[in-house]
Amino acid sequence: MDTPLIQFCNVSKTFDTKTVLNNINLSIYKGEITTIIGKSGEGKSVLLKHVIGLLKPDSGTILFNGKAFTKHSPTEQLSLKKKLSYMFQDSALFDSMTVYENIALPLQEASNLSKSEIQQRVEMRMTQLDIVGTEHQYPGQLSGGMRKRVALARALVTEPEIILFDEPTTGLDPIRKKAVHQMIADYQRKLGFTGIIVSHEIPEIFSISQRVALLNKGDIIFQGTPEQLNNDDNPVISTFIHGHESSLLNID
Ligand SMILES: Nc1ncnc2c1ncn2[C@@H]1O[C@H](COP(=O)(O)OP(=O)(O)OP(=O)(O)O)[C@@H](O)[C@H]1O
Repeated sequence: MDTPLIQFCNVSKTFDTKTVLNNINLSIYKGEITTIIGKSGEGKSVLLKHVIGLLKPDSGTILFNGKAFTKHSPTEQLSLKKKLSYMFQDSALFDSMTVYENIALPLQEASNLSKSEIQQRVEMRMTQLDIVGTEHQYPGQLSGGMRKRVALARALVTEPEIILFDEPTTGLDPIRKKAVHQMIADYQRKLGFTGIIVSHEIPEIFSISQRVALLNKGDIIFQGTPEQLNNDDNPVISTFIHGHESSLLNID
């Protein structure tokens, strides 16, 4: 197999006395969507934050194209940073900026596009995410689901090569959930970006994931395709997967 685009090698992270990541190894391959699943509070967001450098491991290394980030030349580091985009769980929009300004910001900061080209790109994303009409509103005036879609539009607007999504559909209604999954899958087919998605949407998220990793008690206890996950006979895995399915059935 190719060298992973991103690779966690024996990464550990402890907060006070709580070990969240315990010597984990995880490979993310170029052009694939890898979904991280696991119970609440297991450390999925902590794992994503290590990819973007918001958190540093206590021990272990995270490799990009086979090399630790700091071992890349300054030009390579800058280029890697430019390729990466992320959408936080709480959306992290700027409250003092309008929806339009929030979505346009990454393009204004990182591209040489003209004002009208930026407008065109922003409008396209707003249409795809069904938020046209909110341009002049502020995040505080929107529902949680709408804020989520604004954050998604902002994460996609630069057409990045690596995108991290922390629970992109939590809080959305079922129709919009499906639409967001569909949009991520369509966009990935079109541009072939590498995605890491943290999600509780089991089993729906599997239809747009090439690989799945299950984080359990500080360890990645499974990584492989959704089919391999379904066929795995580890009782911890099947209890987790089927527990999710039955809780979905209860909700419906
Ligand atoms: N900066 C931090 N300082 C101290 N503890 C932290 C910090 N960030 C995360 N934690 C702790 O690490 C653990 C894992 O948190 P994390 O948000 O990664 O879980 P998660 O798997 O993403 O959960 P959920 O599915 O509910 O979003 C939690 O106990 C959390 O309180």
